[in-house]
Order: sequence, then structure tokens, then C-alpha cells
Amino acid sequence: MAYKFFEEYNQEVTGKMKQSFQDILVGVGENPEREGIVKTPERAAKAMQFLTQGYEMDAEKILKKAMFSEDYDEMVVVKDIELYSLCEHHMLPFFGKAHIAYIPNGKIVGLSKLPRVVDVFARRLQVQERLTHDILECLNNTLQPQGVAVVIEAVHMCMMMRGVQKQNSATTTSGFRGQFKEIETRNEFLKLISSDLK
Ligand SMILES: Nc1nc2c(ncn2[C@@H]2O[C@H](COP(=O)(O)OP(=O)(O)OP(=O)(O)O)[C@@H](O)[C@H]2O)c(=O)[nH]1
Ligand SMILES: [Zn+2]
Repeated sequence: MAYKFFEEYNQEVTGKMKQSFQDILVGVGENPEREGIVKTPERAAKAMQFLTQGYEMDAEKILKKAMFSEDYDEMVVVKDIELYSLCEHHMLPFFGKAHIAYIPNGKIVGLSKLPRVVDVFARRLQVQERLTHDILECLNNTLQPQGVAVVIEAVHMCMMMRGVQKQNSATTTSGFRGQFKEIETRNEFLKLISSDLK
């Protein structure tokens, strides 16, 4: 997945968003002609497109590029995958870590593709529950493994900087398919993601 470079931004979208960010500057009481912020509407328009570029990405295609036949049928765990997303209610960041496990069913996948799939769904307007579910379903449908598990731990700026203003609450969401529905398998996964091994 190639991330966007500045010259690749859609000019029409950038122009429209630029106008909107200009209105926001005026709305907050700023002078949009002030030297330090004269280019801010364009910067913000590009930043917003960067943060939501997941809409243009195809997670299934990313996984299919690196699926290999292998008869390994133990649990594969990739933990502590950092993620940044935007809550769809306030368009403020929520961020944290994803932990993913799957049990292959004849095919393994390139390890780097798991964080890439996280980014495809995180770089959209999201709620943490749907983000968890999107990643889970995509891996389940594409890899068709014996089981798959996703846990996300995140903090939400809309609960920290504004609103209830709670600085120490984190949200955990999870989803389990196939063999991870069994308590023993699920516990093994939960034990592995709570170990300090890096
Ligand atoms: N379930 C869920 N809720 C979220 C997520 N991100 C933000 N929210 C919540 O979305 C809700 C929107 O509620 P509203 O009452 O419409 O918005 P609000 O008046 O700004 O609410 P407060 O944040 O309580 O001030 C809030 O309770 C947020 O905490 C998320 O990922 N999942
Ligand atoms: Zn929010």
C-alpha cells in the first residue's frame, strides 16, 4: 500500500476542502490572511485526505498479493500494531493498538499485510467496534483460516479533550471467529498478547 504523496492529492477534492477549512478558520475567530495560517486550509485539506485514504484501498487485494501455501496450522499472532483513526461522530482521533491472530488453513499470509489491513480500515471515519469487525471479517473471508481473532485497545480524543474529559479510560473491543470461539484457543491468544516479549 503506497501512502499518498502531496502531488497525488485530488485537486478538486483539495480545492473544496480548502474552502471548508478556510470557513472553519473564520469560524474560530482567526484571520485566514495571517502569515502563519495562510496555507493552513490547504495543509489541513491534504492532512484530512491522508487520514482517510483507506476509502480508496482494497484490503482483500493487499492480502491476496502475499498468500502462500504452507501446512503450518498453529496460531500466528501479530501484536501491538499501532493504529490511528478518526471517530465518525466528532472527527477527532482515536488511537491505540491492534492485536491479530489467525490459525492457517493451508495458506499463510505475509506478516506485514496484517498491519496494512489495519491501516486500510483505520484510515476512514470509524467507530472502534466497526473497525474491529471490518478487520476481522476481511481476514476471515480472504484467508479462510481455521480461526481469526482481533483485539483493539484505544483511547478517544473526543472523550479526553472535550465531552466527559476522562484522561485515563481506554476502550477494548474484540472479535473472534472459528477456533477462537473455543475458550482454550481464545485464552492462549489473550495470554500471548499480554506477554512482554517484543
Ligand atoms: N461506541 C462508540 N462510541 C463512540 C466511538 N467514538 C466516539 N463515540 C461516542 O459517540 C457518542 C456520540 O454521542 P452524542 O451524544 O451524539 O455526541 P456528544 O453530545 O458530543 O456526546 P459526548 O461525547 O458525551 O459529549 C459519544 O458518546 C462518544 O463517546 C466509538 O468508537 N464507539
Ligand atoms: Zn468522537
